[in-house]
Amino acid sequence: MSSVHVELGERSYDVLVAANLIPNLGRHMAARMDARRAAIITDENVGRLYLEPVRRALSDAEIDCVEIIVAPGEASKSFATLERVVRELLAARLERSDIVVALGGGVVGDLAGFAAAITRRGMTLVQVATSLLAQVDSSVGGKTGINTPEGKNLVGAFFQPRLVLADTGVLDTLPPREFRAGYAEVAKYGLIDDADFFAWLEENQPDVFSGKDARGEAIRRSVAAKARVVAADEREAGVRALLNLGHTFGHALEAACNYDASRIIHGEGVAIGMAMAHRFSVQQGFCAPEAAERVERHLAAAGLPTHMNSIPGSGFSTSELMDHIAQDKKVKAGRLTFILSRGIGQAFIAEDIAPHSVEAFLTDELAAKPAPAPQTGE
Ligand SMILES: NC(=O)c1ccc[n+]([C@@H]2O[C@H](COP(=O)([O-])OP(=O)(O)OC[C@H]3O[C@@H](n4cnc5c(N)ncnc54)[C@H](O)[C@@H]3O)[C@@H](O)[C@H]2O)c1
Ligand SMILES: O=C(O)C(=O)C[C@@H](O)[C@H](O)[C@H](O)COP(=O)(O)O
Ligand SMILES: [Zn+2]
Repeated sequence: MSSVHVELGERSYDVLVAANLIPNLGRHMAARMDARRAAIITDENVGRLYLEPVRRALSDAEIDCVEIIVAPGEASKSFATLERVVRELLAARLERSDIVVALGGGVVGDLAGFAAAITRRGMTLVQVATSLLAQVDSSVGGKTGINTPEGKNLVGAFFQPRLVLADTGVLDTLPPREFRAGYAEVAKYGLIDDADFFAWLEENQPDVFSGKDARGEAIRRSVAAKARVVAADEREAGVRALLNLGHTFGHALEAACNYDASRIIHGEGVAIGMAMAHRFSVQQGFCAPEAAERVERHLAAAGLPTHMNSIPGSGFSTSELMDHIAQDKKVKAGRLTFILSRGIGQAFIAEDIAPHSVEAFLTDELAAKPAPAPQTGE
């Protein structure tokens, strides 16, 4: 088992990464916190597969538990589902020191994490990440929240978990499309500041997908990268914004698609957004075209989309995308901030990007001939 430490002073915690960790969940919890009662929050898909083993693991450690099950998908990151979850935590008389176990992908992690942050002004949170995306990104770092019609993750809190478990064995049941989407966030770490990792991914991507040792290594390196950035800048006052590479465009596309999973899911938005951020960097004179082409080639080889025109039913307008971009949380004094790139592994924070240059770029991209549809296998 490997363990990555997230160093945040009194809010420090470990991220455990290995196959077959779930049977020992209760023991790992009991070793780190006063664990008497817990609420397992999960979605219907993950619950069907892993609720029973998690329940057994908690019972082995003499932790009583209740369960709260939500519908799978982005729509559960809503005020309505949040209210339901919080009310169920209260109805079950869970106390502030009791534990919320977020069992699932990023949707469950963000929703349950936010419920834990606000219920009784902060319960204890354990993330049991079951999607690739959750294992390499969303379960680590304490961003929690929900979406609103105005945009993605616009209501939330920074609230760190006390323990994160990434049981890599559960990825065997993850649908391929979800695995590909999670891979976009893995590639992101290479593109931000680790050209060697990106080159390693170019070499090893087939093995990461087929579940060989390279998969575990990709997950560990990703978690270590995220832990380093979060430890340096917990509340995104500076360098943490780099983790948003691809997200300004990606979130706008998710919102413009009304979070409809038949059109786009988060990791696909990030893939398109990262490819766009590199093309925009070329247009702005920061980046060589060869680097942007290399990014597109790698994402496409992983079966990910790289152009918004390949989103089913695309037909976006520049103005609707600009409206969503204006809601981005990196906007400061009304000015747009983008994460751009000078080359592979050389992302940087570009403040005060002129809106007209973004508009012109979006208009060009929308006029481009539709890209081939991405791989859509379930
Ligand atoms: N908080 C953060 O730092 C952070 C980081 C990245 C993304 N996010 C958020 O995470 C969300 C996306 O997360 P996601 O990609 O995990 O999506 P998700 O939570 O919707 O999970 C993807 C799908 O896979 C299913 N699933 C999950 N694990 C499974 C398993 N082991 N076996 C079978 N099915 C499984 C789920 O039921 C769901 O249908 C977005 O809302 C995004 O905004 C947050
Ligand atoms: O942890 C971070 O910081 C990230 O930006 C990670 C992103 O992958 C993630 O999608 C995050 O939820 C986006 O944050 P937001 O602040 O742009 O909503
Ligand atoms: Zn993301």
